[in-house]
Amino acid sequence: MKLIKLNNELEIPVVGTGTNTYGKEGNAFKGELRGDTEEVDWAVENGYRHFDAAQIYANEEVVGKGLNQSGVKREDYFITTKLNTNEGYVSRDWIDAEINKSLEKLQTDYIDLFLIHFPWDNSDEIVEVWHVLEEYYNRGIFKSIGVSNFEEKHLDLVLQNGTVKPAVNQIESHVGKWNDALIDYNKSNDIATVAWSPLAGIEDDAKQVLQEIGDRYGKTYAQVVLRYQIERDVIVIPKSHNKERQAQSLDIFDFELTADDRERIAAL
Ligand SMILES: NC(=O)C1=CN([C@@H]2O[C@H](COP(=O)(O)OP(=O)(O)OC[C@H]3O[C@@H](n4cnc5c(N)ncnc54)[C@H](OP(=O)(O)O)[C@@H]3O)[C@@H](O)[C@H]2O)C=CC1
Repeated sequence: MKLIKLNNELEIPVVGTGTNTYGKEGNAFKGELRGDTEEVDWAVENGYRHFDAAQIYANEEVVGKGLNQSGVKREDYFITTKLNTNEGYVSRDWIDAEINKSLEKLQTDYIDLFLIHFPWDNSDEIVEVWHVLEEYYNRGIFKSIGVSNFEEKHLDLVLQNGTVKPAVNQIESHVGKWNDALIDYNKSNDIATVAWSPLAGIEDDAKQVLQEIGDRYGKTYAQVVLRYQIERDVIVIPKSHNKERQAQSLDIFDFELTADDRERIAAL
């Protein structure tokens, strides 16, 4: 597995598994929890060691249970989770309580990467929350901290007012919306990009081009897209409710795209 060094030297596996619907009825984002850990178990068996969780997915306990019973040592897997800021900022007590709940549900005493899930419309509050994350980082409870869905103006806020630089900005990036300008902005600030929904937005004509490229390497259209992202140092977190497809998304380390392939993919 290829690892990328974040700006604080912590290493993150360049392919992780998304988890937003794992362990849920009907594979639905808002589905009830089923109580089993099937998709997390497959991910561990398939070799995933990077798990992208979030409070808002309401299934951190599924991820925590699966990992805890997997037999893989804690230091051998990487967990991301995210503070649910969908409603903005509530209070300092609220943040502490939410963090404690995440630690408990994920059955761990530290988080490898902790993110602010969404920016909101109050700069002072965003900075205040960032300072709380810095505090947990300095105490070693978070091994790295970052943000998600932040645009340039939000990044500038934390870059200008924080003492710790965000290690990651997790943003939407896929065939339907590459988000190249923001990826470049992250890079120019030494912030790694994690692409969410990396397999979204692939219409039939794009699929055809990608599969044509994949055929030359014995790979699927999805593997070509993921390979394109990691070749430009974008970390990907695909998820699948199918064990074979989940395995395929990790099987992208034995081929290399040509400059011509990359140009065709970038133009999709
Ligand atoms: N920070 C944020 O705001 C957000 C973060 N995320 C994170 O990103 C993760 C991934 O995004 P998500 O929206 O779940 O979707 P993905 O882009 O990972 O996947 C989309 C669909 O592609 C299919 N798929 C997966 N692997 C393959 C494959 N190898 N070949 C063909 N098809 C495949 C899956 O269907 P099937 O199950 O049938 O295989 C899946 O439903 C989330 O789980 C979450 O952790 C997502 C959205 C927002």
